[in-house]
Amino acid sequence: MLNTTFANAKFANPFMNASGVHCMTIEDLEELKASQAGAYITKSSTLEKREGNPLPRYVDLELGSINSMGLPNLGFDYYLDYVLKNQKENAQEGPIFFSIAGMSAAENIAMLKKIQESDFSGITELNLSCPNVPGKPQLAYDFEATEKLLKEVFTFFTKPLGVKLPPYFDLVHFDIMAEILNQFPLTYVNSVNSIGNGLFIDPEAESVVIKPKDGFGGIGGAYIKPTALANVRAFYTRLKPEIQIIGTGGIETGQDAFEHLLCGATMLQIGTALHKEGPAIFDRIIKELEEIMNQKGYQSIADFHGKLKSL
Ligand SMILES: O=C(O)c1[nH]c(=O)[nH]c(=O)c1I
Repeated sequence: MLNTTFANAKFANPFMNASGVHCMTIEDLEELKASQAGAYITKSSTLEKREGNPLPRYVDLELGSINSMGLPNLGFDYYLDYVLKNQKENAQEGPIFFSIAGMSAAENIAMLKKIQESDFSGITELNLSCPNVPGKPQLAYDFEATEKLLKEVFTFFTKPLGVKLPPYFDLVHFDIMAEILNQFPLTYVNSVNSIGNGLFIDPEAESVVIKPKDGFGGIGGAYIKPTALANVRAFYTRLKPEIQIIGTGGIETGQDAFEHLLCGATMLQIGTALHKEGPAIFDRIIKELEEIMNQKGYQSIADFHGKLKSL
């Protein structure tokens, strides 16, 4: 009922983790593999291992989350070794997603060259939207730099590649980004990353709640669903059909998932709610989405995918 075709591969369902949540270590990744998730993705890696920002750097909130992790990860080779071992041992499983987030265009190119030359046959997610490395602006908010990087990437990279984008808030920005992205043989666009540099305050302590960046951090969860849905819909209606959409942002229930699918998402990534509930969330959300589809008389996701009505 939830069978999903994405990047010319078959998945039992559209659900997966959002990069950064429950995917830092092999233990985390193995738990996701053992869960009901249809797919899973690694923590965005840099070439070298990184400690990330000082703690506390992640807080769950009533309506979502705030984080300024600072790109902590165990280094590119750790994740490449894992995905290569995994794809050898579990050939029958669907492809795994490998996320990278270089600290510079050169570092992104270096990692993508290693992936291109490796035996990795899964899907690569180029994260252009990490908001939490002090002094490093989000690449995807620089349209020229984004176009320049993608032009260089596609002079050598031939494996399935998607880009993880930050939220945009201006229709002209959707137009500009879509025009850039439509030039390239991208497999997908993943919208959205956290809304960068929000601020959550504890009025009792009269203080911020995370240590890095004077308390400024990426906002996720229910807070960002309207923005996430808008970005999914904006790119779905602007991108060439060969570029699929992954919907990320505010997915906590089957209804949230249904809304993202209606807007045009094909795969669905869960971050904040997965952090709060753990991998068991996939069992619950699959049942909730199936229940909604039964109530509406839909046999498959194709029956309503992208069919959001205007008034
Ligand atoms: O701070 C992080 O590690 C982080 N945090 C986010 O909210 N999104 C990202 O892409 C990343 I790379």
